[in-house]
Amino acid sequence: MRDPDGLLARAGVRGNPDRDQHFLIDDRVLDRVPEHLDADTDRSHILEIGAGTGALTDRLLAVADHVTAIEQDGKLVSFLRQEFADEIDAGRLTVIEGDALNVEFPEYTASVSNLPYGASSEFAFRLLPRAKPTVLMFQREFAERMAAAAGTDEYGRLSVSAQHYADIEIVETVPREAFSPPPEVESAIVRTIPREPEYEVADEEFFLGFVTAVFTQRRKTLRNAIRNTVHISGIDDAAAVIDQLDEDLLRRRPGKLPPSIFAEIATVALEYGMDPGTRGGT
Ligand SMILES: C[S@@+](CC[C@H](N)C(=O)[O-])C[C@H]1O[C@@H](n2cnc3c(N)ncnc32)[C@H](O)[C@@H]1O
Repeated sequence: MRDPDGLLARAGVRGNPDRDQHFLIDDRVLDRVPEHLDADTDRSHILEIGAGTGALTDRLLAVADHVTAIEQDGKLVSFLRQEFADEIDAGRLTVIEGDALNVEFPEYTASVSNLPYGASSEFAFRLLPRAKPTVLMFQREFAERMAAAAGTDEYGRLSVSAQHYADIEIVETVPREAFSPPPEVESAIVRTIPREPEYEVADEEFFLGFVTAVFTQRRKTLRNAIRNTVHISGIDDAAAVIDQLDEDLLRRRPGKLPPSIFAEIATVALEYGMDPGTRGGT
């Protein structure tokens, strides 16, 4: 495997935190990242977002048939194309220069990435709806919110929306010193395994918008959270929705409710809370 310090030296770069550049330099962490993929994962085409100097790309090439690496920084892209010329010539690596929030993704089978933390949420929600397994590095606090269970302090909109698409598990926490330059906070590696949620929603966009709305009032009762957030949820008649719900449920706080309950309430809200003209959409 390529030595991460050697890659940094050959690339002649120093990570720029303003561009989300924190390069992984701990060999043991780098070697473990691909191993966090679930055993059943199809490794025929791995997508890497933010390839940097290619330390992780190198480990991915060892386990995948093909890797597509997207990198925004032109200098790093030139370096990757030179450093990995043999793998590119052999048709095993494609390097794409561009903003991974906008470039079209290839038909990949799994994504393994040490993501640019500045756009963690945008990247998570570009990847999760595609229903492919992922192993992704985030800031630890963000990872904990993604994986949190109902009733914990970390549980919120991010937990419900992410767990709508996949089982989410923190598989490793990573200290600041594993990176150059070290980020300000600890990191964590998250594994996501796509699956259908255990509940049904009639309108996914409305469900996710409803969850966003009520979690702006996570410490209020559900009754007040529904009432106070109609400008976000798009519910036309909050009173009609509240009328349909159990008194016990209305007294609970959003932070204590599992995703399946939000799905049930969103279904009630669509049926009873929308003017006929807007019913079925937000
Ligand atoms: C945290 S570093 C990880 C680098 C490398 N994968 C590693 O583990 O050492 C994130 C990388 O993403 C790149 N990057 C930042 N924003 C990006 C974007 N919007 N699209 C693609 N790459 C981006 C940065 O230039 C940087 O190389």
